[in-house]
Amino acid sequence: MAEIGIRALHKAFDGADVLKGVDLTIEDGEFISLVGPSGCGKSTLLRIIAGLEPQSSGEIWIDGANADGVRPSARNLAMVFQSYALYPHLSVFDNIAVPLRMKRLSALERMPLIGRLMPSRRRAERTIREDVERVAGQLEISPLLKRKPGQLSGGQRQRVAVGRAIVRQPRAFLFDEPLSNLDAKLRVHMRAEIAQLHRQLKTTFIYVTHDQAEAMTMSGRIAVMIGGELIQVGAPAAVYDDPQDIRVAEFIGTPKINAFPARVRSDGRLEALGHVLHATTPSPAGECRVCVRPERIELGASGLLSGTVVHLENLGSEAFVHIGSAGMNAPVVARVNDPSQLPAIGAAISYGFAPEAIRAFDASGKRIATSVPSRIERPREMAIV
Ligand SMILES: Nc1ncnc2c1ncn2[C@@H]1O[C@H](COP(=O)(O)OP(=O)(O)OP(=O)(O)O)[C@@H](O)[C@H]1O
Repeated sequence: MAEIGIRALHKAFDGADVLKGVDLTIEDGEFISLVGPSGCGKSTLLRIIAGLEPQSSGEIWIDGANADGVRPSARNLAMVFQSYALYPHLSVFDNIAVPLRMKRLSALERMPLIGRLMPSRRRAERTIREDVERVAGQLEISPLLKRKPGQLSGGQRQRVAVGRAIVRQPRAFLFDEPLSNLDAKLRVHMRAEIAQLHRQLKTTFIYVTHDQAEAMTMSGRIAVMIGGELIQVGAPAAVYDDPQDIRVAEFIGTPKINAFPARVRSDGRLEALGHVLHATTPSPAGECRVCVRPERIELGASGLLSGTVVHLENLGSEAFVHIGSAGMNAPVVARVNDPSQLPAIGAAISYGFAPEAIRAFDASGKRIATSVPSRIERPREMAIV
């Protein structure tokens, strides 16, 4: 078990800043995901925690001790990679046993011929066998122990890689995009397995992914990284519902949040696409963005905004209607819970949204407060009616 502290961490490669002052405390036993677009510095941060990469400045603390100068093996953190990093010539059993043999056998005991004759090696091998079999049972890969990695499916290989990490009983697990080589269905299955594993082990999990759905569904907290900075850290639902930066609002959630070009009027009212909204802000007058999640867009005759249906995505249990609207760079996306009620492509359509659904951001992308003036009577709960 480990609490991990990241303090004012900077990293530059060849003069290019990749991490620009990251501060984060990862609680003992928590499951946190570092999520962000490709190239934002997530893997670099994980490698620095593991001790595989030196930082340019700043500190890593593991269980209250500064990790500076502590070798990766002495940090006792287990890393699980996207590539699995299994030894192809070794059986599943031997792959899982590798870290235990490195730890429990002396160099002499590890020698193929002499080692085999040593009673101490035979004793150590017995405990190694017990540990490997226990972990294999836990991960339901016991029938695969004699196979080579080349004879396994992607999901099975991933489980072996996880097994090799678990067997060492590390203080924390560092996962670097471990599911990206798997097909979509298996990825969803493995998400549930990894979350279940965390509940079982109760060890600190740090999980790097560019897949926001993966981060949202598995972890207790997500840390959104963009351009080498931690932009927002919090429970998945809080980050989704209460994004503090438009980059977070746009990165988290599929389909993407709708962003309407808007402005704050001098009387504090918000205006989007030329329509005055039933929402006010204390922010100064000027350009802004009004964002609304697809599930909060309401289709219907009472909506004042209008457009044309340009695309439909029917997923069976729900559907998304894409609406081309004047003044918008991208179609507005609305979620429809009953796909039997879909409009036709090409149909003219009206839409709106409740003022409570608005998340507004100033010109620099920072969230601005909004409220719904009580004196305004709204016939329906729509911001635009
Ligand atoms: N050893 C290196 N030398 C030079 N530049 C590097 C090195 N490692 C990473 N970078 C650069 O640092 C930046 C961040 O890389 P990093 O792998 O941490 O990103 P990431 O967020 O994990 O991306 P991805 O999801 O694509 O893996 C990238 O621009 C990358 O090209």
